Amino acid sequence: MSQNAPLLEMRNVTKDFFGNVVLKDVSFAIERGEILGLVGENGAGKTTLMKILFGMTVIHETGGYGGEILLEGKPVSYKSPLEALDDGIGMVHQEFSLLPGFTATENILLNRESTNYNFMTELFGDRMRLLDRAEMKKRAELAIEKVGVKLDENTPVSEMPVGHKQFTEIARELEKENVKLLVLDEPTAVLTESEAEILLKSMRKLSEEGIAIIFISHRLQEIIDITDKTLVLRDGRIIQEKPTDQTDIEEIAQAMVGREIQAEGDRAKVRTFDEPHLTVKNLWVDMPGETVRDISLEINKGEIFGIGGLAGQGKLGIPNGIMGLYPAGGEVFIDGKSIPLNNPREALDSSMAFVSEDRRDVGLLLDEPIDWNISFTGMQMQNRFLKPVLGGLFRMRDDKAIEEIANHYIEALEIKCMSPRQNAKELSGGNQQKVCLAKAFVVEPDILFVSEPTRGIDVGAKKIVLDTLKEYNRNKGTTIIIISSELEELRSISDRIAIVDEGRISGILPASEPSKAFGLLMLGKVDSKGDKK
Ligand SMILES: Nc1ncnc2c1ncn2[C@@H]1O[C@H](COP(=O)(O)OP(=O)(O)OP(=O)(O)O)[C@@H](O)[C@H]1O
Repeated sequence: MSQNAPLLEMRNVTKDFFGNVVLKDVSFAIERGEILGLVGENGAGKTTLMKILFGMTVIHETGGYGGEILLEGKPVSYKSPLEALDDGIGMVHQEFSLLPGFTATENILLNRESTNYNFMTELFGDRMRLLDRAEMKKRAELAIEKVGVKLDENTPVSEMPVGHKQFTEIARELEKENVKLLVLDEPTAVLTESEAEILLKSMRKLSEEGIAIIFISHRLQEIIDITDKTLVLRDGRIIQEKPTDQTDIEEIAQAMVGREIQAEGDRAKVRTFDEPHLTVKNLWVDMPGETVRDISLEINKGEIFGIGGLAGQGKLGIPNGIMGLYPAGGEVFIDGKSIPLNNPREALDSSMAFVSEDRRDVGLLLDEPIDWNISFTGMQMQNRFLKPVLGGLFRMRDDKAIEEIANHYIEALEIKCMSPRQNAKELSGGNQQKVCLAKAFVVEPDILFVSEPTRGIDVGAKKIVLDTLKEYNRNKGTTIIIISSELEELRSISDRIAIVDEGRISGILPASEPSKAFGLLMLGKVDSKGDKK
């Protein structure tokens, strides 16, 4: 170990997946206590670079990598993430790796539980040691405190809102002894702005304690606010490496996509509507971590209706309940006609579609190709992409039509892939999200629910997605209900926005109202008429 050497150095790292080169000659270093912002478009290679650092199986199974990694001046090449952990490198992945039935404490201390000595140990060895619950509780509390968040360590992960799962993952990494470097892959993508602020604060504290952090985020303001150095990857190459105080959002965004990006947030003109389309009365939904208690709403034909609120307050439960994915009660009407709840098929038959926030479990057939993912619901629900054979006696899959529709959306949404036949699981996170949107667009629903549509999507693609939704609404008259943690995103596209607080609507305002008015509603400080509670 050399004291003068950087904490971590990656030299000339190169990686290809079966001939498709995704990283070329990537070199950078990070010092103790430094926060490095790693940014790039969806599919630029950020996650792959981190997987190489960690020695993840997928890297070894796909032919390994080129280049060199040095930790404190010593060459390392981890065969598995466990070896990286032993060397004090922790990682919080984009997709959660918590055990749902276990509490926060159990997840944080998994495989590192405190045990008590007892006489059975003497006879039968270490396997007879008992868990020291009190000590475990103390350690978990301490780790949660380090993250700087209020979290009940006894709550099972399955009952937590998504933001709390994220905090639990981070606490788990911090509990490990000798953490020197923490890799956070889009940790704030699932958090609201105020929750993200808590996380950023604790990152600052960790860096002051000497822990280095590699921070991957598509929220460029966060990169500016928190990092010491910014590294921009484009198509697997480093395009820009600068101290963060010598760059700005525009320069980073341009370096990422290689062209000028228009400023975000050119607010849509707020329109008014008077034709009720979707009516929700006294809806309750039993979704873990997202309790919806009593929601009543009237959404108009052709409107873009935003739903916001802090994590766990119920905003995500609304579409999940209406679409029949979780037990629900109350009443839902489309054009005055009652729609049965707890029945996903009926929901789809009523011309509603849903792009879930949970793209891996609900949104995609991961082992199937892109074209099949995009066309499958249309084929199953609407007999599309089928052609008659034997004079109409049978219908067969129309592969040409499937390829055409897939190519159309690959182009329109700029889905980065090798071909429409590539499996969904091989796409980067943001590109998987775009496939989910394409899949919903194909069925041309009357009412489209989109939940966190730009989660994990880069700045350029974010604009494409929001513009596509807006255009779709304008051209087809589709009523769109968008649920998002990002208030500015809601304000840039919606006509009206409802804020959910403790499972109820705390107010509905035109999107043109100032952010502060929505902020107060989120905190439950005012009612819908603007009066203080
Ligand atoms: N197992 C795999 N097999 C084939 N190609 C892969 C595999 N994993 C990743 N890729 C490809 O490598 C490229 C880089 O993906 P990566 O996930 O590193 O991007 P990213 O920068 O992290 O994107 P995002 O911001 O969307 O998460 C993508 O083109 C992706 O399709």
